[in-house]
Amino acid sequence: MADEVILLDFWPSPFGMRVRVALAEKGIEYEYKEENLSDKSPLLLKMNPVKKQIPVLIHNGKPVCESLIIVRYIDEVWKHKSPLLPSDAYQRAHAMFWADYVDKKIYSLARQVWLSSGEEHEAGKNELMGCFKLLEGELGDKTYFGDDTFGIVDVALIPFYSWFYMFEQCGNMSIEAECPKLVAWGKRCMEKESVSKSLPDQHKVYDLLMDLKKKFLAK
Ligand SMILES: N[C@@H](CCC(=O)N[C@@H](CSO)C(=O)NCC(=O)O)C(=O)O
Repeated sequence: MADEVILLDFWPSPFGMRVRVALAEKGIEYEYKEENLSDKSPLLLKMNPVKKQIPVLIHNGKPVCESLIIVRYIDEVWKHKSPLLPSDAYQRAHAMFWADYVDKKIYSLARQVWLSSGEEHEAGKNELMGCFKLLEGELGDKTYFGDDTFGIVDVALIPFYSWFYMFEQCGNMSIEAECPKLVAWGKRCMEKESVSKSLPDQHKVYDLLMDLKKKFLAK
């Protein structure tokens, strides 16, 4: 029986994008179900009762939650192509360190740049740029964070490339001026079909995030 794969997602979510990229890297066909996070579907509430968040991958009726856990699950189940984690234990640990760093730092700072103002905004913007500079140092002159292989660190971070225009507009900053190698990496990743078909246009993301900001601040 062919695998039934369903992805519960929300198009501007960097976490959902991670899973879209991983599924595309592996060439896995799946059913995409867009969630309205203001009116979550019974399926989402049933499949992720603890966090009630997207993304959720439903594989033959069984839910997998948390984007990086889903990416690792995809890599372990569909081993036939495009490994996302190194086979060497130490290299795998190194990759997971940086994927975890991205996971713990970037989104919370992204929200700070996106939604806050004044000193909190300035602090978020400066700390975010500091993280990008640290990541640029880790990348160095490699093609990808996984060296010649597009791997889990690349998958973890590339979704935020679609938020770069928002960062630059809200933060009044140039990521390219401060982190040219990171921006070049983003452009390189966007040349991969698995990435370009999974990430929305930066301006579309910006327009939606500005819309949502008005709603958040109006509450
Ligand atoms: N650690 C998780 C974060 C998912 C998440 O924040 N999902 C958001 C949408 S994207 O910002 C979400 O589902 N929010 C709805 C809610 O929190 O109620 C992961 O990596 O999958």
